[in-house]
Formats: sequence, structure tokens, C-alpha cells
Amino acid sequence: MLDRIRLADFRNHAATRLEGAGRFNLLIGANGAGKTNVLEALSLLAPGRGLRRAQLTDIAREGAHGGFAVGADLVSGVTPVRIGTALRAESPGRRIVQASGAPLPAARLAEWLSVGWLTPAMDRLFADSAGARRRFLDRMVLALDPGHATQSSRYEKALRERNKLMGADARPDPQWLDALEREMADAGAAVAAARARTVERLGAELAGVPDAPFARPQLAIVPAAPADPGELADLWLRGRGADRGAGRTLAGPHRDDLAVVMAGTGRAAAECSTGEQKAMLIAITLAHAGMSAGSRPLVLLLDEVAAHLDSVRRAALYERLAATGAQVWMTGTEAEPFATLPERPAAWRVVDGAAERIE
Ligand SMILES: Nc1ncnc2c1ncn2[C@@H]1O[C@H](COP(=O)(O)OP(=O)(O)OP(=O)(O)O)[C@@H](O)[C@H]1O
Repeated sequence: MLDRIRLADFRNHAATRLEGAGRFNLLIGANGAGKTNVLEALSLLAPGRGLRRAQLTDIAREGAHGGFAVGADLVSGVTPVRIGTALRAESPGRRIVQASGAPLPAARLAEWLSVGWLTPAMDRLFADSAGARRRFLDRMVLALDPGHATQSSRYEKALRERNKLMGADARPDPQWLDALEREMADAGAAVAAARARTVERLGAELAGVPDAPFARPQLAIVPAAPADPGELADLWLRGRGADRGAGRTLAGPHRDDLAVVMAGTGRAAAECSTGEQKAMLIAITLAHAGMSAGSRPLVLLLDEVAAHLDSVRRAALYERLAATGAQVWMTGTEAEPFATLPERPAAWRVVDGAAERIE
């Protein structure tokens, strides 16, 4: 789990320290106080752009020097490991990541810990773009298969390069394109296979979970390309004309989607009620947390989740969270909905970009 958390110039937090974290952790405060900002900081201890997918320069505190830093002790073995990420004002394009004092590519943070989240913005996930669902799926894949981040970034890098060569003014060398497509095929097939394995395992986990009190979802990947590397390379070779016309790579695992249906009804998740959609998201998150337990430390960030549930679902959420062994960070405007937690939480009151421990 994470402890001794430090935020420096991170959104409205000039210098915030959270110490004495536990299994359950609460951030209580008024709207706009800076609770989600703390969760966002923790989400940047995983590969990717964090729970808001923000531009790094937007995260740096307004009026400060243009950089930010987040650090935490990862306490899992005997000796805590200090992990952190920072943006230096001098190099605003890329965040720096460190573990145990040594620099690390952000993709390799997944080897240290898994971070998952549910935020109010995700209420629209099932009706949202395929990209949002793909990112949701990829985060779950990462927890089970940390090598996924490296394969994904390998694929994305080659894809970006190929897209440039599909531009109207480009004069691509066919041999260079062949090489890029082989690289994409190799990494893309690994990405697709890892997604398929995760969805299969999640499906098996969800099948064993009762329908109530959370709706039970059934998941399936909607593949946008074949999974075999040879077939993938062939697809891009044959698609060069169409891709040049479009100015980008039209087909590939970067267009995969995740289909979600409510079990028992066969109804697509996007057509279910808001409450049912939220219940399915929680069910997926809990099933995934249950599966991930034991591999790497798992941190779950639940922004405004508990307060919006009825008391039966809230009790079920707490009970199942406790069973996963994950470290959980929850936000709320009031402490009252957390009174029924099965363990005494560590709690902070967040006021205007500062956090004070509540005893
Ligand atoms: N780069 C930044 N510099 C300074 N302040 C920022 C920056 N980015 C966002 N903020 C401020 O952070 C505050 C929002 O914080 P946050 O989203 O964490 O609130 P919250 O406590 O989760 O509120 P709610 O309960 O409404 O979700 C806003 O006042 C916003 O103006």
C-alpha cells in the first residue's frame, strides 16, 4: 500500500502530506476543495495520463513555477520503496518517473503496483467512445500483465510513425513501412492477446458473482483486427492505399472495443439505466480487484462512489472491498456514509488544497 504521500505544486495543492495511510482512506471536504486532485496524483503512480487524462502542464499549480511532484512510499515488503513522478518546468513535455531513486520509464510503474479508479466521469463509459472503454480495459489488463504497458507503448509509437507516413505529403520508403508494420504486428498481437486473456478471466470471475446487489455484466472484446501477427501485417500491407487516402491507419488493435451486456437481460450496457450502468462498473471493478489480489499491490481510487449508493449496496461494496485486500482511497463531502466501513479508516479533511488528519 501507499503511505507518506507528498504532493508538491499539484493543482491546488502547494505542499500536501498524507501520512499514516491504512487499508481504507478517506478524503472528506467541500466541493472544489482538492479531493479528486489527490486521487489524480495517486493515479499518476501508474503508467498513462492519470484519471483525468490531463495535459501535464495543466496539472502544475497555477502561479507556481510550472512543475509538480508526487511521491509515495510503496509499503509491501520489509523495506518501503519510494516511487514518484514529477514534471520539471524546464522539460514540460514528459514526466519523470523514479522508483528507489532510479529513473524508470513510466510504463514500468506497472511492475511495482496496480492502480484502478472509478470516477463520476466514468458514469458515461458505456455510452462513451470506444477509446474510453479501451483505456478502461487496458488498465485492467495492466494489473494482471504489467508487460502490457511496454507492448502498448511499442505499438503506439510504431503506429504514430506509420500515421505520419500516411500523411498527404509523405513519401514513405516501402522497406521502412514493411519494418514498421512488422513491429506493429508483433506488439499489436501481444496487446490483443493480453486483452483477450483479461476479458476471459474477468468473465469467469464475474460468472461466479451473484447478480445482486450489483448488476452482473458480461464482457466481450469487439476486435477491430485479426489477432495473428501475420494476418495483421498483411492487413496493413493491403490497406496502405486506403490508409493514405484517410491520412491514418484505419484498422488495428487501436480500434478494439469492449462490449458490455447486462447478464440475464441481454441488454447492452449503454441502454441500461444510469444506476444499472454504475452497478455494472462497480461489479467489474470489484471482480477485477478480486482477481488482481496477491500479484502486485493494488490501489483503488473511488471518487464519489460510496455516497451515491443506497445502504444495501454500500454495505456490499465495503464488504467486497475489504475482501480484495486492495488499498482503497475514497472521497466524499461528508464522513457519514463511511461510518459503516468494516475497518477504521485513515481520514483527512481537505480544505482549499491542504489536508489535515481527522482522528
Ligand atoms: N493547475 C491548477 N492550479 C491550481 N488549482 C487548480 C489547478 N487545477 C485545478 N485546480 C483547482 O482545484 C479545485 C478542484 O479540485 P478537485 O477537483 O480535487 O475538487 P474536489 O474536492 O474533488 O471537489 P468535488 O467534490 O466538487 O469533486 C478547483 O478549485 C480548481 O480550480
